[in-house]
Amino acid sequence: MRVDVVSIFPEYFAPLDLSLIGRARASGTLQLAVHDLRTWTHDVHRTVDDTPYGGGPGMVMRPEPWGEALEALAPPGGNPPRLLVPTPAGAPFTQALAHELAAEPHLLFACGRYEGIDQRVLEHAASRMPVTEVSLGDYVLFGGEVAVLVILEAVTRLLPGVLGNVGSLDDESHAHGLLEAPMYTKPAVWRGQEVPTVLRSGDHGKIARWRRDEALARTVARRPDMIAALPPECLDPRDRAA
Ligand SMILES: COC(=O)c1ccnc(N)c1
Repeated sequence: MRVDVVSIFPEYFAPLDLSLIGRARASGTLQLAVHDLRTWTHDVHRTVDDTPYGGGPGMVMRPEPWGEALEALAPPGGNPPRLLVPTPAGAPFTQALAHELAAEPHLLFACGRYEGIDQRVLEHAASRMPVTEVSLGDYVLFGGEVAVLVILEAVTRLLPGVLGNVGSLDDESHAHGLLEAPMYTKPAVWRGQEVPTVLRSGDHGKIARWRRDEALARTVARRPDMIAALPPECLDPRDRAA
């Protein structure tokens, strides 16, 4: 997967050289390039923002540098990347979207700052490539850079060969519409608290049932919205009778 990121703070992405993402880059699974938006400015002050039409506080990112940057990184005529724009006004970023993005050959991230990017940039880009405005949740950040780090980590870990133990993707939170069950390791008793005996029984059927029940209970308690979204067949017949 090729990933291009455009930001006025390219140094924000130094952490991507670390750990699993660093290995994914070294192995060639992930080809990542970070670009400074100011590369596409031409004035002495390398200006990227200006005051908003209609008034109001703050500044808006100018369309010209963005237009040139997106054309340089997604040249007309080539296979267009998918443009991702992190913004509080975006569609929710979910594990399902992470899986969708992990299947894309080329992602292009535009990191907005200030009050955002002139909307015409996204409208013009949408005439040449798929554009997804995406939100991490109902809160506001200084810029899109942190959101790109989160999205890239969620997507990269789904790429083939990145996670050593692929099985760990199977039962994690949101993998099957539920939150994951609690996990334990040695010692069997810690500060007087014992690991649930079923987990030490060796009965894999009982263990699987216990974990599913715990996942269901957690999801009901913490994320009732996820229960409402569950297809009925996900609920065991015994649960449906309840
Ligand atoms: C500037 O970007 C944001 O403030 C942002 C991006 C993605 N998700 C959010 N909840 C906020």
